[in-house]
Amino acid sequence: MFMQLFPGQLRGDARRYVNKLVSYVYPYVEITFREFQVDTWFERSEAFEAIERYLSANSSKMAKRLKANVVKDCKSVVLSLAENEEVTDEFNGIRIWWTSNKDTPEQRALFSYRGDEENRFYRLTCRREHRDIITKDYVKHVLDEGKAIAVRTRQRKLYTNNKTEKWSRFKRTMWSHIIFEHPSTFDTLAMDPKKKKEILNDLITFSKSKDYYKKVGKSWKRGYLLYGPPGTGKSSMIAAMANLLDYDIYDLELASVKDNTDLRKLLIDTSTKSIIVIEDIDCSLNLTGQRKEKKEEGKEDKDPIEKKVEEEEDKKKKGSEVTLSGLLNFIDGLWSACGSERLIIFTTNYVEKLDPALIRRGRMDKHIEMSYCCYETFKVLAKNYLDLDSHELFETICRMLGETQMTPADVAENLMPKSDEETPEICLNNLIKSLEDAKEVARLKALEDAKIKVEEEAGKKKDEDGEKEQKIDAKLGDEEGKKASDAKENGVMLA
Ligand SMILES: Nc1ncnc2c1ncn2[C@@H]1O[C@H](COP(=O)(O)OP(=O)(O)OP(=O)(O)O)[C@@H](O)[C@H]1O
Ligand SMILES: [Mg+2]
Repeated sequence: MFMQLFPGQLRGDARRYVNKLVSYVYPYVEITFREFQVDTWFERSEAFEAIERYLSANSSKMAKRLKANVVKDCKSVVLSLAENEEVTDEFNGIRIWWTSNKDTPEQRALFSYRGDEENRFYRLTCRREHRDIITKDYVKHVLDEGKAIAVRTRQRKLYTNNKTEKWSRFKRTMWSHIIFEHPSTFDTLAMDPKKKKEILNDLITFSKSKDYYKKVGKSWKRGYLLYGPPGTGKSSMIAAMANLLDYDIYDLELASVKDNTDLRKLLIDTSTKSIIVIEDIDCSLNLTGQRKEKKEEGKEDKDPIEKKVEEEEDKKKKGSEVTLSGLLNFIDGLWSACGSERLIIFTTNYVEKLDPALIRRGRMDKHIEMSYCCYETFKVLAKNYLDLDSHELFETICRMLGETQMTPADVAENLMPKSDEETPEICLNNLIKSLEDAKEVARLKALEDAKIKVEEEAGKKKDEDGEKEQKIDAKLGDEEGKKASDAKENGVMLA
């Protein structure tokens, strides 16, 4: 009716006067808390989240229409108000009304930069005379309570980024998540106890150093580089770190990120108290590509097969245009300072392949080598898998581990009983047998390598000798030629 009565620009004026008139007689005050605010349109409003939790916990019993938000193992349901639902609350004898709603398309265009994306809000209504107490005390009470509930009911999540093309225009679906339930802890992680203690201390100190980071002017984040052969516990360590500090994990698949801008958006959309992981960073992208190209300029005589393989690889990686500089900025550029209490972890099997800029201190502050199983590592695995602190076979195993390289993953597999009949002793013997086999394989390989080397060297020597002989022949030929021509000249002279 309003629209029909006041067409065009008159509508704005009319609305203003009607609002004024209503405010004289309307005895209530309304406060709106939007999910996304105009000035922080990337970030979900913390107040909105806190209110959502507060209302779910306190007032959802009264509401008739609810939304089920999270269902964990089909056991527990977290409820929140459905759209247009109203509930009441009481504070120091004052009655407060809460409604839940979302912007209409018309309002969205006016109030949000987020275009078509839905912007929900909670609206608080109270009587005008209670305005002060509500804005000062009640709102604070709701926000504090909401945050406390979040801490109590927090379920850690494991996120992965969606392919950029699949980001919906209507919903924020940059990251998908599941509940994080990895059982790895620092107790079950097998590694040198001294090294483990050092990492533990580093992590705990980091998590308590909010003020220190502020004092030294650094954003509150820390980079870890985990490197070592496959199966040495890099992923297990990340899970143990998340379990220790109670952080979420964002497992970032770089190949699915279109370009540097999207990488930045993903970063902004991560929460605090989180670990951002890029696994196998050396395979994720051709991050050293730009520098290599420079070095190889003018090198035209490349093997054609090698060239083709490289082209194929490049084609595969073309899905993403993220560059090394984009990634460096992601780690410690200006944008990386938004949000805090974050660990950034890279894992790789080939640390030497990485660009030095990527892993310099300040970006990757701590470099942790995960290596083959040593005796200390074995002892932790024996305790975990067989509940053994000592055994007469330990000595043999200790000696053999010194002679052979075996990953903790392989040792663990050998220690695991495969049936009820397998006693700890049988498992230890299995391990000794595997170690013997591995030693024999390594010996044969070393022999083979040595043989190849000798053959190569012999071939090289043969080539060199051949070249030498050719040179001598050529020299002799030259000298004889010269002698002949000298003799000829002499003959001519004598004649
Ligand atoms: N140090 C370790 N402590 C305890 N368990 C380990 C350790 N290393 C490996 N394992 C066992 O081996 C399995 C593989 O380990 P994990 O996935 O952590 O290796 P990784 O280093 O991440 O390997 P990749 O480089 O292939 O990703 C795990 O399930 C774990 O049970
Ligand atoms: Mg791994």
